[in-house]
Amino acid sequence: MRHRKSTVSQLPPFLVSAPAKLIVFGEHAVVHKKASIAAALSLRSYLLVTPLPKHIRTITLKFPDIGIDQTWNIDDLPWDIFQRTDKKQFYFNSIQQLDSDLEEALEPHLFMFRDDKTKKAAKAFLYLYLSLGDKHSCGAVYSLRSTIPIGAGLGSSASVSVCLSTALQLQMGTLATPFNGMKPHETQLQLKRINNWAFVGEMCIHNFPSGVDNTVATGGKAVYFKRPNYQKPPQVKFLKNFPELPLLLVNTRQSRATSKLVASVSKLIESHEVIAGHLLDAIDKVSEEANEIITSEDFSPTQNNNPEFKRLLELVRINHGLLVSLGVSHPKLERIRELTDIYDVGATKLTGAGGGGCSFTLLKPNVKPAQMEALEARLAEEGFEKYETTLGGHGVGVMWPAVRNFGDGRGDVEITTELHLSAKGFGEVEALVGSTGPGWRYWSEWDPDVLNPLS
Ligand SMILES: Nc1ncnc2c1ncn2[C@@H]1O[C@H](COP(=O)(O)OP(=O)(O)O)[C@@H](O)[C@H]1O
Ligand SMILES: C[C@@](O)(CCOP(=O)(O)O)CC(=O)O
Repeated sequence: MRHRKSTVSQLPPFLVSAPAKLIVFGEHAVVHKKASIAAALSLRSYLLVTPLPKHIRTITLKFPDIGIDQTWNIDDLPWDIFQRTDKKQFYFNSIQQLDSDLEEALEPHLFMFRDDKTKKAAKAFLYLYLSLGDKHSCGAVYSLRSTIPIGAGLGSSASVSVCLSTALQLQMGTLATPFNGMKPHETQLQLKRINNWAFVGEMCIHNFPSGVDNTVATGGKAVYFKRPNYQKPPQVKFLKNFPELPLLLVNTRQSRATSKLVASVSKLIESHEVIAGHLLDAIDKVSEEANEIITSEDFSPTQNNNPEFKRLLELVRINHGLLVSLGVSHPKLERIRELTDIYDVGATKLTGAGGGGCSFTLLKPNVKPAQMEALEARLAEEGFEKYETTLGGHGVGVMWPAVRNFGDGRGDVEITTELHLSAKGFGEVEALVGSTGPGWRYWSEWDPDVLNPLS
């Protein structure tokens, strides 16, 4: 009897999305067990998963932002070692370090990638695909569009890692899409599993991440985050009443890689142990005090002459100075800081790994529109890019199936790989799949009252 090939996809195409983040206080120090505060941004990545008919045994990664268009035969992947009983990891495991044997087994499947950017993104995908799936996993096309600048300190890698972790766990059936009436405990457990595997993706891209970026990209809104012991889960407080801080976010357009800057700080700590230790302790104190201010009941970021807000401005300035001492600023970041001082709009610090990337300015309440306009014109003139974004939004979300009604008479439109890839620029990506439109469901925020999802 002839075997009839199935042409039916197991799952419908679906989309997942996760936000960028802004580290308000504590970058770098957080890698070295100190406190940090970070919030989700409204810039996001969108990963479309298009499952293939059962007889097509390939997976394809289309990451046009960094030029990846790569297909692998599922049956050629190193399943044997990933499935070996002494190596096998499960979706419910929380992994604190990559397995070097598994990393080595992936090498022959990554030879086509000539630079770190593409190789690490593809490695994160394969490491998660082989860990979470099995050799009978179905074929699919994974296409990614993002409105987050890459390598600019806004956590693009964490956002991608959260998308990969979520998409693969949904595909493997170990996560349910959020629904009305999902028990809070179940929601938190699912967020925890998404976050655990996103951390694995981050380790593939960053080498030594603290975990703050993926934690914010998973649960959204804002967190206080500290990891005093890498063998244990981090301390995370979810800042439910995080205020809408008035800020200016500016990109130097100077690209850099987080992994290199994190390594440079570790080197400085090795050669100036005591002094660098004091710098990190000082950053810890800054984050702790900022946390107290931000979470205090009478804090107001818009009230003129609010003494607590004045103190917060000073903490931003101090934190930047300490990061300069750690050697992670850049002349372009210093130029933005200088201009924001000249125009007297507030306090500026670098955000993320530094070495380029973005700065943010906490704006004083009494800044006049004309003052801002003059500054913004000057920044644009000097080649800097300003982002319109808001703080404290949603974490990871899903659109299942990837079908949208645009209200333009076309009825339900399926988001195909071709459509997803054809969107030009951030504006078209947002218009096509943006999280402000209909169809998205979120696992909601971390909820410390239900359980500490990271414990
Ligand atoms: N849109 C994207 N498509 C594919 N890979 C991405 C994308 N955004 C980020 N990445 C991955 O994350 C890396 C950037 O991470 P990193 O240097 O930590 O900067 P960031 O501060 O933006 O997180 C890229 O080199 C790439 O491997
Ligand atoms: C420098 C660091 O504190 C933040 C890095 O942020 P980003 O990758 O530059 O977005 C590293 C980390 O926390 O893993």
